[in-house]
This record gives sequence, structure tokens and C-alpha cells, in this order.
Amino acid sequence: MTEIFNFTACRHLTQMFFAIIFFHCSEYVLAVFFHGKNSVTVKSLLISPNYILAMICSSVEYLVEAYFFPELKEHWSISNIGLAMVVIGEIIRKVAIITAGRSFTHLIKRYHEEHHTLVTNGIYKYIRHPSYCGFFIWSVGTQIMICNPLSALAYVVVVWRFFQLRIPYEEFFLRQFFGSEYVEYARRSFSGIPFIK
Ligand SMILES: C[S@@+](CC[C@H](N)C(=O)[O-])C[C@H]1O[C@@H](n2cnc3c(N)ncnc32)[C@H](O)[C@@H]1O
Repeated sequence: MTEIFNFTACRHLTQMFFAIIFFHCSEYVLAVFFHGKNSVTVKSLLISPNYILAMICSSVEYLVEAYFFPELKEHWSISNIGLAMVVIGEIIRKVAIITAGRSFTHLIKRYHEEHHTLVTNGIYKYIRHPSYCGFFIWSVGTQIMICNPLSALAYVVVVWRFFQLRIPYEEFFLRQFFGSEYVEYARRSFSGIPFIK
């Protein structure tokens, strides 16, 4: 066991710990800031059963590889690319949440509310789903940061597929709320996720 928890593992696990704590706490704090404490539940921490399962798989992969293939974890340049992705993904996501303000909700709105205005300024001018783009980069980055090749690939596939289903669903309601204004906006902007229109 002491062999597994060497300097490299301690650095990886510390980075991972802070990345996860910062991500989830800041999601919650921003939700409280924009919507008020009474409208926010623990769901705003964004910790779902599937997410926990993904984290468990990632931890198992890390431990197995750190034990049987310790040299795999020593690729510092790859790990630093992952760390940069975590930071960049986090910044993109939080800039999106702050730009959208009250229009940003963790749950997809199916009914139009008065305060819900179409956001097309700032980062939304170029990217239609910047918070999803940021999460995609952040989540894959966490796995690259700890040199987990299998989980990195699995996260690309699973998170991409999640957004492939979620984006058309979300846009169906946005077209209902904002009509041609949204259609025109969608035409001139990039979804933020590769290969999703
Ligand atoms: C989790 S947020 C994600 C927002 C956006 N998809 C993104 O990635 O930044 C979902 C909520 O944001 C709202 N939303 C998405 N794009 C929006 C926009 N451009 N203007 C206003 N509300 C938007 C949706 O109606 C939905 O209720």
C-alpha cells in the first residue's frame, strides 16, 4: 500500500480532491447567489448516482494501475495537460453560469418563467452551451490529470453521449420559449460540444 501512495499519487489525489470540492461547492454557491437559498436543493451539488459510479470506476482504475503499472502515472506532461483542462473547463463553466445569471438553472426548464430571458451575450455569443462545453473539458481533464487512460476515454464517450441527448431536449423548450430568436441564435453559434450541431 505504501508503494501505491508515493509522491506522485499524493499529488494526483490532492489535485483531484481540490478539483472536485471546488467544482461542486462553487456550483452550489452560485445557485444560491442567483436563485436564493430557498429555491436551491442539494441537487445543485450535481452529485448523481451515475456520477458517483464514474468516480468509483476512476478510483479503481487509478489504484490498479498505480499498483501494477506505476510508470503509467509518472507522465507529468500529460498530467499537467489534464490539470490545465480542469482549470480551463472550470473557468468556461463558471463564466457561463455568471453570464446567464438567473436564466441558468441546473434543471432544464420546461415552462417559461418571467425572469427567464434569452442570453446571447458574452461567452454565449459564440457558444450556445458553454457550461456543457466547460464540464466536458473539466471532466475529461480530471482523468487525464491522474493519468487514467481508460476512464479518460470512457468519460469522453459517456459525457459526449449525455450531451448528445440533453442538448436537443433543452433546445426543444428554448425554441418554444423564444421562437425565431432562438432559431436564429442557434444558426449563428456553435453548440460547444464537438460533432453536436
Ligand atoms: C444547466 S443550464 C445549461 C445552459 C446552457 N446549455 C449552457 O451549457 O450554458 C440549463 C438551463 O439553461 C437554460 N438556457 C440554456 N441556454 C440558454 C440561453 N441561451 N438563454 C437563456 N437560457 C438558456 C435552459 O432553458 C435550461 O433551463
